[in-house]
Amino acid sequence: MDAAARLALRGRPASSPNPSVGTILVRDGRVIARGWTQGGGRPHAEAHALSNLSSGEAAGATAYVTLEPCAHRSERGPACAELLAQAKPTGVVIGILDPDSRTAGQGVSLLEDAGIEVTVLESASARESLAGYLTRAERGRPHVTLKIAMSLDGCIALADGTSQWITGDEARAHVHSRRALSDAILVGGGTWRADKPRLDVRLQGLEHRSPRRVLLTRGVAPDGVKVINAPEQISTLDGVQYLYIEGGAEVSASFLKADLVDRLEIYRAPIIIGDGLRAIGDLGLTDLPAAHGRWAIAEKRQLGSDTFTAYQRTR
Ligand SMILES: NC(=O)c1ccc[n+]([C@@H]2O[C@H](COP(=O)([O-])OP(=O)(O)OC[C@H]3O[C@@H](n4cnc5c(N)ncnc54)[C@H](OP(=O)(O)O)[C@@H]3O)[C@@H](O)[C@H]2O)c1
Ligand SMILES: [Zn+2]
Repeated sequence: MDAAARLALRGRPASSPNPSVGTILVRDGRVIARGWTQGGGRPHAEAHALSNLSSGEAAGATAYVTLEPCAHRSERGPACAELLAQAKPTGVVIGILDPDSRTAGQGVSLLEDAGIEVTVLESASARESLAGYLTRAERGRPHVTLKIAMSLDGCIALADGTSQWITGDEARAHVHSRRALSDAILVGGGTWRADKPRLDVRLQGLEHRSPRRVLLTRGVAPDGVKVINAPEQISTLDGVQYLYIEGGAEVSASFLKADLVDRLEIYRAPIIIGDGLRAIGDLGLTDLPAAHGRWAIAEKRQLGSDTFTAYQRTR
């Protein structure tokens, strides 16, 4: 299931607004087919995987699917539960059930009615790979990652606002790869005016993956940029499952205060700034114990001389 969840990453964010799902079929200990949700959301992962097999080839196999196979036919394609029922693998192992009412449990029933053994894992890796889809379904808004590039002493700029560059080439390339996995990038009016950021993906071959740009401001929209006037308005960003926030300090504080951050991605450079711009503006925190236990480390790596640490919200 972990491998299927990693495979699902290939469909992100091109599958949007559909969830990016991964499927692996295994028979006699060997992978016989793999699939993931294709651009625009079709074909679905299961259909993609089965299209690599000839008729009857799935018999005796086990299909691992990160999300419950869909039970609803559409003009754009058949229901995956029906496709699997026809292909007749011995078993289907499901990462998580689909909260979409058109499937919710009905995908499982369709498979069981066809005599297929179904196992639902409630897998953490499947859940994580579907974070954007699930946050939309469960919280009615995109999944939010807040990225901060800071000095060892927690500053994102000099006192005069200079912030280019805090981190090195590897870390900045990593940021571009994270942008390429997002549907939209957001910055605040302060950063927009100070840095005139391009907010695009400048990695060879991935230029077309530049996400939509969103500005948080109490003012008006510059050309070609979507504006929201309050953090809560992210729920109105149609088709956005993954939102990537790139600061600055006031915007970070605004989203944290509104409890709208699901993942923190911190790049820390081995430099000391001293009296600079603190990474995060005032949060009005008075209860120190309450600040504990809210973030758990999800990922850690070295990028050149910088470190990258990702934290997941715990509640
Ligand atoms: N190292 C890094 O990772 C990094 C990343 C980004 C920026 N920076 C640096 O950070 C500095 C800018 O940070 P900053 O704190 O001054 O500005 P900022 O956070 O980028 O923007 C502040 C502005 O965002 C808007 N805003 C914030 N909260 C809002 C809310 N709740 N509702 C509506 N609008 C809201 C307002 O825009 P309006 O004024 O337009 O109404 C506000 O003035 C720059 O020096 C930049 O270079 C560093
Ligand atoms: Zn499907």
